[in-house]
Amino acid sequence: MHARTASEACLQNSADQPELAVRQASAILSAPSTDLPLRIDAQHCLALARQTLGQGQPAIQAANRLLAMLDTAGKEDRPELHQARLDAVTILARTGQPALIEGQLVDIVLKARAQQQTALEVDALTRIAQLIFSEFRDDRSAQAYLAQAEGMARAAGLSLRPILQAQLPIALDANHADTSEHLIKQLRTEPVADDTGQAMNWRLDTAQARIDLIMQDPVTARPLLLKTLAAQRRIGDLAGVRETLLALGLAESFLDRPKQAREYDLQALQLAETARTDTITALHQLLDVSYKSQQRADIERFGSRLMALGSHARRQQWKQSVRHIKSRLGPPLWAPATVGHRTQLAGWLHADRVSWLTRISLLLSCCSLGLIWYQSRRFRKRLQLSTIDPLSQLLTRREATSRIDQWIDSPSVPGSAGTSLVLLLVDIDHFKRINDQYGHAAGDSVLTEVANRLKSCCRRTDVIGRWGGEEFLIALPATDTPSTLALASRICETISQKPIQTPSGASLQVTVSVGVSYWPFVPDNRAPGHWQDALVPADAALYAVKRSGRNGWASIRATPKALGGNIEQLLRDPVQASRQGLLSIHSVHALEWPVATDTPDER
Ligand SMILES: Nc1nc2c(ncn2[C@@H]2O[C@H](COP(=O)(O)OP(=O)(O)OP(=O)(O)O)[C@@H](O)[C@H]2O)c(=O)[nH]1
Repeated sequence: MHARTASEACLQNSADQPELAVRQASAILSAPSTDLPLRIDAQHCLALARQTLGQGQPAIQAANRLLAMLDTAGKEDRPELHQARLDAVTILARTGQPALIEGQLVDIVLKARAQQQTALEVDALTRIAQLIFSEFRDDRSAQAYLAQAEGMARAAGLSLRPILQAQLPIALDANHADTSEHLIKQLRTEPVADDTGQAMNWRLDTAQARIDLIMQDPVTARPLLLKTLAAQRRIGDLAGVRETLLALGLAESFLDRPKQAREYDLQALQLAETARTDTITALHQLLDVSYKSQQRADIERFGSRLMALGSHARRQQWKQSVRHIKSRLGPPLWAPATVGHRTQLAGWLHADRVSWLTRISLLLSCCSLGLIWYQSRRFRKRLQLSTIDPLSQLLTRREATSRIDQWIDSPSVPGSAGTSLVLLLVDIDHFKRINDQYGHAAGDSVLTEVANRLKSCCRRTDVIGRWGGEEFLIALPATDTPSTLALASRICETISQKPIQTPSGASLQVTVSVGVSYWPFVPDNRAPGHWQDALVPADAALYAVKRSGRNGWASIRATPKALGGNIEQLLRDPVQASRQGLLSIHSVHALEWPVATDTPDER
């Protein structure tokens, strides 16, 4: 076969017949007289095929070699070379190197933009979004870039398939059943190449079953998932197998079969590790079942790995990179629209057909818009005073309450709590002593810094309010237990790890205690009561941490067994209730609960 034809065939085979593609690529690469462009194509094919085969390390090596070859190729401007660079960088960025996305992928977007290669720009934006989500879980930025890519793809008449495919895991992860359903429907109608159609249909079946799980219906989901898993194993779709194993793990966990859940999750983790991609989800699920089955060794094993992945340093590194990406690409969503409109407007203004009258009325409209903007800014400032606490710059108690009420009332608002909520009460330890020893100004600066550090631990969608003097409330929309506990422990760590400097130069070691509770307090309770009822157990948990040495967290939730029981009664003797399997309590401390006659004032 002619060398060029061979390399083209090899690239085509990399998705559906990866083993054959590896053999073809190796043959081309080992032929002594092959020229550089053909070697690049073959190396490109090799990297993609190894990735499809889930061979993480060899795929990374191939991608590195490909990048080196592309650098040697220099300024050659063939579209295939851009595509090859894009694939190489995507494979490498999966190894958790935000700098690669920030540098190389953003460069490709900017270059594509300058050369008006819309397809390439859309492709690169989609991959940036996918990586930001899978490696850093910043769903907001990811969604914004996907929306931008979607707008461009629609305008240029390009296929929406890759963008919809990237949107689906984000919607599923956020438990948005309607959006996921809509995406699956769209994806089923989008045209697809015959050879990848089969794998795609099975993946959509897995997504469909995930929706059943969101709707708390593991009984329907399980058989569908088992059928899908068998099919995916048959056709060798390893990424699909990984997704389905994770969904099966969830289903088994919902069915209260932690052993089977652990088995599926472990298999998924193994595949994720070999492919060097997205181990976070598998670890989350494993930690969750470990908590359920109270396997201490597992909790430590998976918890510490998850902590390392979500460590403060790693989060900061990603946050900084996403900030750089945004500053180089312009804010997502609006960037292309603004640029497009600006050029259109400039052209329109220069056109001779625009009369002076039109220009003057345009000017007047701009002036009135400016006036409206100025007035609304003043109004916003006044409104801010009643919604933002001036010292901590967090929401006031009233505003935090009203935002959470809104979440509950309008579950369709993106990022809203809908039907479940996590509440964290955070209280500064021995704050009175700080005031007494260093003065109120020092106390105030501690409050401000603690508030800043709390903000750095949370997402923008979370509600953080100053609940009382030195007490803060954090509310998270529908969040699973492992992530919640990881957040509680991150908060304690972030506050205590660095002393706080006061204006007078004192350096204070400050700690906090955190009480965590959930609403509905009893899972699946169809009459969950008011969300503020869940503050009572959160306060009890906080109180227990204070009694047990402070600087730590405790979380408390009723189990489904407690449905219909008297919660107040349970909270009077949490130790007994937990022994009876009616309360589920997690903590870093060996908790000391008050005896029933104690009053909270002893704190
Ligand atoms: N500087 C300053 N102090 C405040 C503010 N609001 C409340 N406080 C003080 O916060 C202190 C709270 O003390 P306590 O409730 O006894 O609790 P604590 O000393 O933190 O002890 P534990 O919570 O048991 O660890 C009181 O001395 C209040 O005067 C504020 O805005 N600024």
